[in-house]
Amino acid sequence: MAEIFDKMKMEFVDKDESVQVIADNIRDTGEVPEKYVRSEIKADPVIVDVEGYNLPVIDMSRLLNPEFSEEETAKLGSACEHWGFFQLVNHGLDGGFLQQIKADITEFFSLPLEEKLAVAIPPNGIQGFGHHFVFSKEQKLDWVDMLFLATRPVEERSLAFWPTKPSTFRDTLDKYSLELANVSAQLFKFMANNLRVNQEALLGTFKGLPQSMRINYYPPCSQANKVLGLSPHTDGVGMTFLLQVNDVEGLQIRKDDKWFSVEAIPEALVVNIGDVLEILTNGKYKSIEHRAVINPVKERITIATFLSVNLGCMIGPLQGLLKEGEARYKVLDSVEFTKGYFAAKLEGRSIIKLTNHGVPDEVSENLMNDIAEFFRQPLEAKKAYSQLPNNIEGYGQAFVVSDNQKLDWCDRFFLHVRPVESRDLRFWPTNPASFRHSVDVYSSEVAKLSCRLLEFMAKGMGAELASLLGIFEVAAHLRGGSSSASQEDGRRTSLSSPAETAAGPRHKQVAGSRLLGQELAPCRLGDSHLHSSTFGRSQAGAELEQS
Ligand SMILES: O=C(O)CCC(=O)C(=O)O
Ligand SMILES: [Fe+2]
Repeated sequence: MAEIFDKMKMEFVDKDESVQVIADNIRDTGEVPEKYVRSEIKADPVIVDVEGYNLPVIDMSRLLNPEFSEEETAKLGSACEHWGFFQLVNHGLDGGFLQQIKADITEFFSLPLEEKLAVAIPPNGIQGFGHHFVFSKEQKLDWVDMLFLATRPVEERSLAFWPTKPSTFRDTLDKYSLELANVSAQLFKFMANNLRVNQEALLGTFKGLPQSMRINYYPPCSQANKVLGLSPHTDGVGMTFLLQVNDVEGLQIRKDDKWFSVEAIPEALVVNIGDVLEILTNGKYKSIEHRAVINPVKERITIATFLSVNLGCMIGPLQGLLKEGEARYKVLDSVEFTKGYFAAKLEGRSIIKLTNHGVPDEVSENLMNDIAEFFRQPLEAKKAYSQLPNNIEGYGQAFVVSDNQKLDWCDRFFLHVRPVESRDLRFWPTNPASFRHSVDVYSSEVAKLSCRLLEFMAKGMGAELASLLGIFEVAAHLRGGSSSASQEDGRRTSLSSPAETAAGPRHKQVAGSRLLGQELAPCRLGDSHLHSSTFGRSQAGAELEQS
């Protein structure tokens, strides 16, 4: 494991800055430095203790007991498929020993900063104590101090980064590392049984059980709702074991587009599937996005133990699992894979924030104003555009298919906007008077933008532009062709190249102007695509014609 890090030269900025020290300094004022303030967290809904949202609990003693093993293995498989996370209990780690490791780690973080800096991350290094994953002064930072160590194979440890204070630290960590290697080897066997693949095939990728640990210290913050302990990310490894050192909760996982808080069960290990296992299982097991939030008054400490791939191994879907469908992931060399993961640092998954995208502010603002005005009208006026039976378009509660269903706290308005021929004007409000025009203009701007983005994506993936456009039938959409395929239909296709999203990541800020600065021919659009616009030629249409 250490070897792989040596191959990755990485320079972190401000790596000696300690969040713990900042937290102490701002205790009275509560003024969080701007680079730690995260505006995005407010917008994210969180589920806490809602019925039906219980992280599965897997009992290792039942897995090992022939009488219950089959049943518990099925439960394990289901947890890996549907949650990507589970709580592991009766894992065999002795309660007294867990107390010891928790005490040692807590003691290390309570040392004065100078003493912790004895094991600081060196220039160009990745192991040690400090601020990890900081690549630029402009970057938003996580509210956490970390100690990162390669722990297995044993002969590759860099002991220089292993604290000697408290004096028991090294021995305790060594023992913990061995215990978890054993637990992971056992779990792999049960996973292989569940997947019906050869155990050797699965274990081969993790030969020698390469392992590293990230010990996270999250200081309390009175402005806890403004900071994030750990940005949304997936783990670029096989599997992760999280031990919550104190009973302060903070781990959240993304489920059904909401953040779900994970309970801190004393002595349980929270296990999650990493990107590598998702790829090996061809997507059957899920690597789920997660993040850590901060407690306003209490510190939180966790040890994440990562089980990584064996160096020199290729990462791709296991042959035994390809019978049912095609490979959904590319095969990658493990060094390239890990490099890609670290280089992309801890960022959210699959979401790209596009700035400088070229959609004029005025166009978005007009649309938002018109929509707000529409919703402000009395119910009777809005009902003139209500959904009709068996029709998804119009105003109303969307996606209600049964009387017993839990409902979203939201009224919706759904319209087919492209191809232009698919528009059903019965559902297009005439009040406010500019509504239809605003939707039309915005829709053509977004169509133009999607077309350009697909070009860049095709280039990035080395895919044929025509085949990519074909999947989304972009040409038809933009020309106003007769296809009824909607963009939603094409959303999940194998061309999304999950291997790349898994290895790399996630939630990047991309400036549209940067993309456009590359040498790519502008999107070729049909001549007459907006001539047939229901509302006559829009301004955007005129612009498109010139391109
Ligand atoms: O500390 C936590 O709750 C999460 C840690 C984690 O996700 C990680 O270290 O990768
Ligand atoms: Fe993680």
